[in-house]
Amino acid sequence: MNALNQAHCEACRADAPQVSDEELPVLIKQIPDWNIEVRDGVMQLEKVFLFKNFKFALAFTNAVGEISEAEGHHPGLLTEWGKVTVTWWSHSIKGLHRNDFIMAARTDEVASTAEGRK
Ligand SMILES: C[C@H](O)[C@H](O)[C@H]1CNC2=NC(N)=NC(=O)C2=N1
Repeated sequence: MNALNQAHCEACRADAPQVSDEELPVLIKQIPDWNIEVRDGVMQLEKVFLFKNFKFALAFTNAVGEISEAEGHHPGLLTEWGKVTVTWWSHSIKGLHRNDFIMAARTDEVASTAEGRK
């Protein structure tokens, strides 16, 4: 199976299974700096990226937006001065799908070449 950061999302079907209890630890190990949050019963992946100012934070936000549009799978993005909080979950299944781990890994790829990281 492809490494997460080389993989692509599958269509978000409402009847798709959430990541199982057995898969979760295997997948989270592949995106080590991401946190698991649960909000209103919905499990999510979240990570904060720091930048030197708002301009760099906004550029990173837009770069993540580009890969999201390309994959048809979209994050929560909170863009602040010097900081972007990225949150991935699958709205259609109100939880985590392998797509979310793929996109977290792809987000790290975008961050690895983003300008103005702190
Ligand atoms: C119609 C459209 O493709 C769907 O609503 C997509 C859009 N992007 C999405 N993004 C996320 N994170 N979860 C979804 O269920 C989802 N569904």
